[in-house]
Amino acid sequence: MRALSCFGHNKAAEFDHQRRARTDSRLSRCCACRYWCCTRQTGDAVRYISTRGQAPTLSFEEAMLTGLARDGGLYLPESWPEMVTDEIAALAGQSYEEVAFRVMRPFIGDTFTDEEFRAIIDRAYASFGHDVRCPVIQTGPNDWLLELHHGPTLAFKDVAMQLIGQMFEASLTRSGKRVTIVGATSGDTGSAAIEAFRGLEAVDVFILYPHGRVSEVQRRQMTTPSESNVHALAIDGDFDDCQALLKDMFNDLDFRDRVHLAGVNSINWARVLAQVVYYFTSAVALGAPDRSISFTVPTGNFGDIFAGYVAKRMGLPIERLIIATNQNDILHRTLVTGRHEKEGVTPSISPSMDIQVSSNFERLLFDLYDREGEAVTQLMTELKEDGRFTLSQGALDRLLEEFDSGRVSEDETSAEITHMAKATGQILCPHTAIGTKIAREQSGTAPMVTLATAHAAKFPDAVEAATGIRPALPARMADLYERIERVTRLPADLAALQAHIEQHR
Ligand SMILES: Cc1ncc(COP(=O)(O)O)c(C=O)c1O
Ligand SMILES: N[C@@H](CCOP(=O)(O)O)C(=O)O
Repeated sequence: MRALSCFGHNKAAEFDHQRRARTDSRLSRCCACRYWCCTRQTGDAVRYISTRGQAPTLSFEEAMLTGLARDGGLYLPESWPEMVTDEIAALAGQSYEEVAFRVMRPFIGDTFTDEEFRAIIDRAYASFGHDVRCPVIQTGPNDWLLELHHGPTLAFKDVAMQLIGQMFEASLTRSGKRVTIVGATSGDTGSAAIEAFRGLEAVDVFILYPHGRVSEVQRRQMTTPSESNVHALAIDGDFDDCQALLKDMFNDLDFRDRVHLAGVNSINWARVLAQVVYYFTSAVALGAPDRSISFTVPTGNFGDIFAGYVAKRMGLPIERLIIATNQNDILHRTLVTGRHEKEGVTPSISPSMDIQVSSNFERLLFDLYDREGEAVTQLMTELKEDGRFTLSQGALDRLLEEFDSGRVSEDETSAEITHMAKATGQILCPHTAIGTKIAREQSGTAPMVTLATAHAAKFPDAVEAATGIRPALPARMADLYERIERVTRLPADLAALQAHIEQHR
């Protein structure tokens, strides 16, 4: 790793780095561009700052255990560690675990020794059902699928959640602390969190999911674990309601401190960090850093694609990052119009992406607005109060430099599952199919990798309707439909939810 470069590297003609340099002693001229930027040196521990600029700066361990910042913002590194070309080239041929260690090490500071961190990574991925953990499969002359569903709950969330489970356990065992994890899910985060934390002594885990709006497999994955520290809560509302309740709980500082609240949604920086790794493994497998790679990412809460943006900031040659949405298309509309405007959430056959308030978009806004917490606070207040905000022309230009986007309707999703089954023999989940359709429509010269975010067997009804094939669950889950379900139904009401959590933790 070399001295860190600025977050606006080569991009930020509108940025006022010189003004910042007068007030921040860590800023001086960047070694690689003409702007003023952070010049923290190799070996310094990365510190974490809030997107709203008013919360304390934290270490990696503190940020991981804290979840949402106390000013309502999201934590992210004060600057992006950079990997030089030789370091990226040296990842070729390494195991997933080794790449994970090298990519994530600069972010974790002294939270774990190298030995501890390696052991944590090894334990996290031992449960994966594929030797290379996240394999890349060719589906066309220039088209690839990055399979992220070989973890225990068959969705990409396992990649980060298995690691976080191990990191929480190591940290809590060391400190002797106990935490209450509360998570909001549109289906996959919840099952992955429950799988990662079930039976852990130092943790109670409460998962809020929208009643009637997740697939039956997703629901059963959350409601059938019998461990007493697992609490599945069916909320009368949509995913946005669940996520808003979660953020309200974090913003109630008395409650938060009383129950030792922790979060494992992509609110938690560690979640995003763990997802950066597979951009490196897949890009290097396809020839990076000697050539650039493009990625299409089925997107809901903007965590997975933000991880791609981080990989790019770290130096991975990514040509294009394409946001793929279903009919709940707030992100696609934002790129087209410059207006970020909520509409109601419409249930779809890709339920995990039925989201209109994309939490991690706030992390991107922070960079788009020159890391000014005040500007982000203003936009997020507008979103909460008026349901919309409009990007400045400069922010929109930068957004369009970094991302492309597309939207896929319900009928098109179904037709794409059918098409991919016939053309390639791949039976895709609806979320992945949204990605492959947009990838095909927007492909350019660079190899195009679509993130395969879940296994088709999690969404058997949609897949059977499109292909006539009902994808089977793996043998270890074959009795899922016979297991006893345990769930509490609650209104989307903060007081009722807090009372329930206080009583059952
Ligand atoms: C299967 C699947 N695909 C895609 C997504 C979108 O990922 P993100 O929320 O990180 O944008 C999710 C969850 O959000 C998911 O569960
Ligand atoms: N699609 C997600 C929604 C929550 O996203 P997260 O990345 O913030 O945990 C889900 O499946 O729950």
